Amino acid sequence: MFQIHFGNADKEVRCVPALLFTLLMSVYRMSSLEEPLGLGDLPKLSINRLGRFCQSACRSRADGHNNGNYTPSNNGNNQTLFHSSSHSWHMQGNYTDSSYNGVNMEFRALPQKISWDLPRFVKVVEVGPRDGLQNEKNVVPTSVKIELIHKLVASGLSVVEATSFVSPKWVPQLADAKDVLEGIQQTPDVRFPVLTPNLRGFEAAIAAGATEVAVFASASESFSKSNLNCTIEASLARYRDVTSAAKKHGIRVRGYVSCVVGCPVEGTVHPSKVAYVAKELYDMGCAEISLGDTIGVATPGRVVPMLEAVMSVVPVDKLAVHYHDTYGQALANILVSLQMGISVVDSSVSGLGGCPYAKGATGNVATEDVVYMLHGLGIETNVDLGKLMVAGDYICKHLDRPSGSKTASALSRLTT
Ligand SMILES: CC(C)(COP(=O)([O-])OP(=O)([O-])OC[C@H]1O[C@@H](n2cnc3c(N)ncnc32)[C@H](O)[C@@H]1OP(=O)([O-])[O-])[C@@H](O)C(=O)NCCC(=O)NCCSC(=O)C[C@@](C)(O)CC(=O)[O-]
Repeated sequence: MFQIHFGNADKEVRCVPALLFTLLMSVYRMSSLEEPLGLGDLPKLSINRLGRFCQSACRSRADGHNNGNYTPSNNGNNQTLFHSSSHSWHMQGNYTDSSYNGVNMEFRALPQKISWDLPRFVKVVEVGPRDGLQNEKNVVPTSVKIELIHKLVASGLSVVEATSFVSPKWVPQLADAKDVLEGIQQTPDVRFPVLTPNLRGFEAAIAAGATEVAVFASASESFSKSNLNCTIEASLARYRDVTSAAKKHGIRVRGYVSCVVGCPVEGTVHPSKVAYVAKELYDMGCAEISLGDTIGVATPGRVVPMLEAVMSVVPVDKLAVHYHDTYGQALANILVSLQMGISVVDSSVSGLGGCPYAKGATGNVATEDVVYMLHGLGIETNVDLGKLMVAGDYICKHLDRPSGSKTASALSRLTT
C-alpha cells in the first residue's frame, strides 16, 4: 500500500518520503507521549492506524525497499534525534513502545539522509489581515479587521502584518489602512508591519503610527509590472528611498521577494534572479527578507536550489519563507526550509488569501497547520493553537466560509 522509492533521482524524490514520514512520526509521537497539544482526545483507533502506518513506513525504509542505490550519508550512524529534550525521540537500534495496542513495536534503525538540526524556536509571521484580506471580493469592515488582529495577538503571535498603504485604486480592500492601524491596540513585544510600495505609502504609514513597514519587490519582471506597474529596477529604486527614510525614523523594514519559484506570466523563475533581488533588498537595509512563492507552485525540490542561491548572498538568519498553498506543498516546503536553517515562517490564519495580481493563486499556508506541524516537531512558537483557532473561526464566520486549515477543521470536528 505504501511504497517508498529511494534512488538516484533528484533531491525532491528522495526528500518527499522522508518528509511524509517525519510528519506521520511526529503525530504518532505526540499522541503516544500525550503531548500537550489538545490531542489527547484523538480517537485511539486513528492513533493505532497511524502507528501501523508509521511502522510500515519505518520497515519499508529500513528494509532497503529503495529501488536502487540509496546509501546512508552518515556512515551507518543511524540515529534520528529531535533536538528538544522534552520531545527527544531517539531511534538507535531497537525502540519499543507498548502503547501501541499492547503490542511491542520494533522500530529499526534508519539511515539518516536529511538534517534534523531544526530550530528550537520559529517566529511565525501572521499575514492574514493583509495578504489574506487584500484578496476578498467583499471589503471586510474595519472593525472586523481590528478584532481579527486583536484575536491573533491574543493567541501569542508576535508579528501580525496589519494592512497595506498602497493605492486604493489597486487594492480597494485595504483602503482603510489608516483606520485599521490607528484602531489596533498596541501591545508590548508585538509588531504590526504594513506594506508600503513607495515613499508616499511610507509617509502615510508612519503618520498613522506604523513602527515597521514592508517593501515588496519581485523576482519576475512581468509580475513586477502587474503588481507595481514598474520594472524590478524601478521598484528597487523606490525602495531605496523608503529604506533611507526609514533609517532616519528608526523604522524597521522588511523586504519581500515575490515569485521566488514561479511567475503567473513567465513560468519558472531562476534562483539567481531571486538571489539578486534578495541581496539588493538586504544591501539597502531590509532587516529581514521574506521569500514568497506567490502562486504556490513550489515543491521542496525547487525550494532547495532557490534557498541555496539566496543563502549564498544573504545570511540565513535574515531570511523568512512565505508559501502559498495552491498545490498543497506549503508544509513540505516549510519543513525543508527549516532543515536548511530558516526560522521565520509567514502564514495566514485559516489559509486566507491570495494575490489580486496572481490569478488562480490560493491563500497562504494556514497558520493553524504551520503551528500544528511545528509543535509536532518539538519546535516552540509561543502560539496557543486553541486561541488561534478562535481567531480563525471568527474571520471564517464573518466571511461565511469554512476554514482553509486542515488542522482547524480536524480539531473542531473533534470538539463538536
Ligand atoms: C505602486 C502603485 C501605487 C503604483 O501605481 P501607479 O498607478 O503606477 O502609480 P501612480 O503614482 O500613477 O498612482 C496611481 C494613483 O494611486 C495613488 N497612490 C500612489 N501611491 C499611493 C500610496 N502608497 N497610497 C495611496 N495612494 C497612492 C496616486 O496618487 C494616484 O492617485 P490618482 O492621482 O490617480 O488619484 C500601485 O501599483 C500599487 O499600489 N500597487 C500595490 C499592489 C499590491 O498591493 N499588491 C498586493 C501586495 S504584494 C503581494 O501580495 C505579494 C506578497 C508581498 O504577499 C509576497 C508574495 O506572496 O509573494
